[in-house]
Amino acid sequence: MSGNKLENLNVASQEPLITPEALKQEMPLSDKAAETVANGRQAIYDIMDGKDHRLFVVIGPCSIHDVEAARDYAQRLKKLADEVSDTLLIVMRVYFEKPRTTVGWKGLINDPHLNDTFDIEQGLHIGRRLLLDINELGLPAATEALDPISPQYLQDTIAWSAIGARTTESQTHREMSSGLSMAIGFKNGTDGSLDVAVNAMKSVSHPHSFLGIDQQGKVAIIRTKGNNYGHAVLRGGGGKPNYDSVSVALCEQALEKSGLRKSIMVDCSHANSSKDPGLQPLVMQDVTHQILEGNGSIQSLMVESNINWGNQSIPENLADLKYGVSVTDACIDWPTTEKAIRDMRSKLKDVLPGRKVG
Ligand SMILES: O=C[C@H](O)[C@H](O)COP(=O)(O)O
Ligand SMILES: C=C(OP(=O)(O)O)C(=O)O
Repeated sequence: MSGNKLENLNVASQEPLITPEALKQEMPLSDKAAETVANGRQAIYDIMDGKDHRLFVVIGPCSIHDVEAARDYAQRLKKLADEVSDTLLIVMRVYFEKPRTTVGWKGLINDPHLNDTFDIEQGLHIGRRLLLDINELGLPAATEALDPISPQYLQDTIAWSAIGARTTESQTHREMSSGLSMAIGFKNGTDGSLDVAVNAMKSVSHPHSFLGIDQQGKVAIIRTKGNNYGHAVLRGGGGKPNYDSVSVALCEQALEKSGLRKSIMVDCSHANSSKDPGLQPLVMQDVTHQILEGNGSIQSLMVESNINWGNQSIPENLADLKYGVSVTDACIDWPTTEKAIRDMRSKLKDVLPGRKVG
């Protein structure tokens, strides 16, 4: 039996894609955008190293499906970011890759037309254009690194990355993170287990060698140096939240026991709010209170916010999509976002400069 009868039996087709180098030549980073990325990354490093007293807040839509609405959101967020910048470093959630529990729309890169045509080439172009525009505004961007190849196309535009609850335990994602050029947050598992995030942080601080692609799209051995800016993200799980002071203290103990950086992000959404957006501001208030009471390990937050409240299913007729409403997890709306961020800033602005972290 010849070899070609034994492989690719479940593969329908394969199409070559633009190389990372060619995409970047078509859409280079401007000086202004590059400065936003570099400054955003450095500010996050400084916060994690205790050299910058602020908290960083990764905030924005659960996923981007409409780039015009995302630009509208980014402009609003930039104004708010400037207003609160003495206390909070605002980084926009620009999530293009969605990990699904089973199946569902997997994000703008995978299916930019939201109609199962999976025009990934177009998705990469649309995604990179939006990231360039957001950075041009002077607003740093955050994303989830889900696909192990896409960072070669987009990584130069990103100031902070997440590894999601469904992939924190994956060796592929740990290897990739060890070579990424920014701080990386590792979510606890969907069952609430913290061990997977702690083990991920241990793993990524080491060098790894693995299969990947280079800028010319050739298969390559990627040899990394290790990433010392991994941190834990508490997102709740197993039906329970874990943003409360006892869960945070248990996380601190686990990090300390493993000799890891005591830097925690609280994800106010997902299982910390039972996916009820109305609970996110309450989590923000609770975290603020913990910091006022002397917590020194919570250095960042994640919030799922959009122009309008809630979420919607992707309709058959895309003209029926409601403007500025998430097509994945439900989000808080813009007025609620402004209020929650301003409240947090006003409560913390005189406290953070004298805060002891670590
Ligand atoms: O953040 C988004 C979702 O929680 C994640 O992608 C899982 O979504 P699903 O359970 O609807 O597939
Ligand atoms: C998918 C996400 O979160 P989690 O991995 O915590 O479910 C997300 O932040 O979009």
